[in-house]
Amino acid sequence: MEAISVEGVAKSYGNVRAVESLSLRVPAGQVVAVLGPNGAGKSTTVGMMLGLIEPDAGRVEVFGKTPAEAGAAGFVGAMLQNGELAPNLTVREVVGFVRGLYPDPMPLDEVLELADLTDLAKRRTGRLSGGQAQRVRFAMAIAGAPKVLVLDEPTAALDVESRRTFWAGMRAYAAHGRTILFATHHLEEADENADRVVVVARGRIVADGTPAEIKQRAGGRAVRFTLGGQPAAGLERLPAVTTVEVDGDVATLHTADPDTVVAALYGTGLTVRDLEITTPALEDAFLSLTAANR
Ligand SMILES: Nc1ncnc2c1ncn2[C@@H]1O[C@H](COP(=O)(O)OP(=O)(O)OP(=O)(O)O)[C@@H](O)[C@H]1O
Repeated sequence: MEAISVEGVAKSYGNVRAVESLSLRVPAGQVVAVLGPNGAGKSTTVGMMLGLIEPDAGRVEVFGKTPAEAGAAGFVGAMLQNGELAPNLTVREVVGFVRGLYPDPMPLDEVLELADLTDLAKRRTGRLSGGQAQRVRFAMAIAGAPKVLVLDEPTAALDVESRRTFWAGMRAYAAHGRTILFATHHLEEADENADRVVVVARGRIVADGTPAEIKQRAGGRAVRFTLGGQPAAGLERLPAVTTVEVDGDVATLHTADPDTVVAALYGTGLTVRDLEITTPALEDAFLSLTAANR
């Protein structure tokens, strides 16, 4: 069963085309990162999935229902970029209140535990740090035990330690077969926490695959070694080599097929020292994917 189905949605603000004919199907149980630079259209897409923004064209379904129906049925939990917390209520009261709105919520203590709020349960929300408040927003999003969780840049403004805690809670929630879609421009977060990465640029999907596939699609690999004074001439003619860079005494051969390159390299009679095969970081992959669609 498809958890989220987005078919050809588009949204413009005046003459700004925020989202252009975007389609995406998310099977139940998948954790999807929607990755893109600022202004790519991530928040607008998330808003349409939640029924908060009406698309100009196309349609969105969540477990076969409109976003509004799915929300009313308690299927969807959301964590948006902003969201006021009632400052005079305690963490337990706020999360308990939201929990009470859902037909079949999670036990309150379990919610607080997953969001790492057990020790802060009696604290008024007005007295929380930014990171702690963000954890309360996460608790509110999961309190109703929704089948689908939609998070818009959930770790914006969190420090490294708070991020780690947050993602541990998210993964624990996902482990029960729930569907999660989160928007981010943190590449490493997409890599570490998602089964699938959908790269969005200028309102369109420019790549869609596992983190490993995205990396591979964007630039292949590099075979690097130390020349030790030997000439680099002719390396560009080896099989499977696309380009060669020589920096000082280090040669870098770019390729989609490092095994063939390494075998050919040993056939040249060169002395190959400090051999290294590298995969581009997700960051490089992401930059080259979004730049290619400019
Ligand atoms: N309410 C609005 N009115 C006018 N333009 C808007 C509005 N909301 C978004 N936009 C524009 O639509 C485009 C997409 O914005 P959106 O917020 O969806 O991108 P995003 O990928 O979420 O960006 P960020 O990572 O900065 O949050 C941007 O050019 C933005 O300026």
